[in-house]
Amino acid sequence: MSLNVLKQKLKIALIQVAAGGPDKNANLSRAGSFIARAMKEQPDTQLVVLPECFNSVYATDQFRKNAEVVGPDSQSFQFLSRAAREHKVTLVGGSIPELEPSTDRIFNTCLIFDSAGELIGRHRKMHLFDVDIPDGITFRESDTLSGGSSSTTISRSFGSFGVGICYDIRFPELAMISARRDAFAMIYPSAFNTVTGPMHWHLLARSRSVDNEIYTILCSPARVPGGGYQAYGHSLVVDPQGNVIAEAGEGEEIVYAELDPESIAKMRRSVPVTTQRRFDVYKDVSSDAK
Ligand SMILES: NC(=O)CCC(=O)C(=O)O
Repeated sequence: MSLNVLKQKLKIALIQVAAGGPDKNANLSRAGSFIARAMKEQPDTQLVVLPECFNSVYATDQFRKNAEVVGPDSQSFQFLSRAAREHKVTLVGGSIPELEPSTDRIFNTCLIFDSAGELIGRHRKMHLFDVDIPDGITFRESDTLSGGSSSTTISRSFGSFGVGICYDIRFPELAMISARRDAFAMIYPSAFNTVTGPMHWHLLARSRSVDNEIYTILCSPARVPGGGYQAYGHSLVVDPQGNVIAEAGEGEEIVYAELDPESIAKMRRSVPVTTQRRFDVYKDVSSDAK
């Protein structure tokens, strides 16, 4: 695995916005104003990340109602493409409910745009959030969603990054696959909650970083007290050593960070697990990985 997976220092912004209400126009407009604010406060930002389900309510009985057929005619596609183009940034567009008309299935989908507003990637959440925690939370995305079936690694001039959505972070294989494709980071638009957030949010992010000696980036919606699903907040960036280098609170906030190639190189020089793997003993975890 290369030491030079990130080609330059990279400034990023995570948009922790309260944009999961029932009015899609209002959600898009609020997200747009936060992106504009981020670009004003940190004009040399090159990568912006939005949260999971940022354009509509995160609830199993709402996904179909809000689903869009992804393409240049869809409202959220147009919004994301325009924002990326206008601000000349790579935009990891959170996630939106997507309708696949040929199968009538709904996916939880992240669209990624380049700085010219062109769609350069689409990740469909692979692992659906189906949990039943006594006295905690019961949620079954699979009641209305289907899972995607491929991992996503996006290649840019500054380097490559992997994309997963929220619950995908619990499955380390996805991060490994992208890391073995020389990704410098895993980016997860997410919406943990007030039960599993305190349990595992930081632990999972730090684990994915340390496993692979990469950056891990989680972007959550802001918490809206009294609303339905209570998002955890705490959007954060973890460095390749496993340190949290930037973190939001629970409310609306923009998290800024600068990623440094030397941080990856230093970690890999010091603790070279990326070159010490024993594939002669354990076969690679996935034929999808390098
Ligand atoms: N939206 C989600 O996938 C939530 C995942 C979550 O909270 C978890 O604990 O995992």
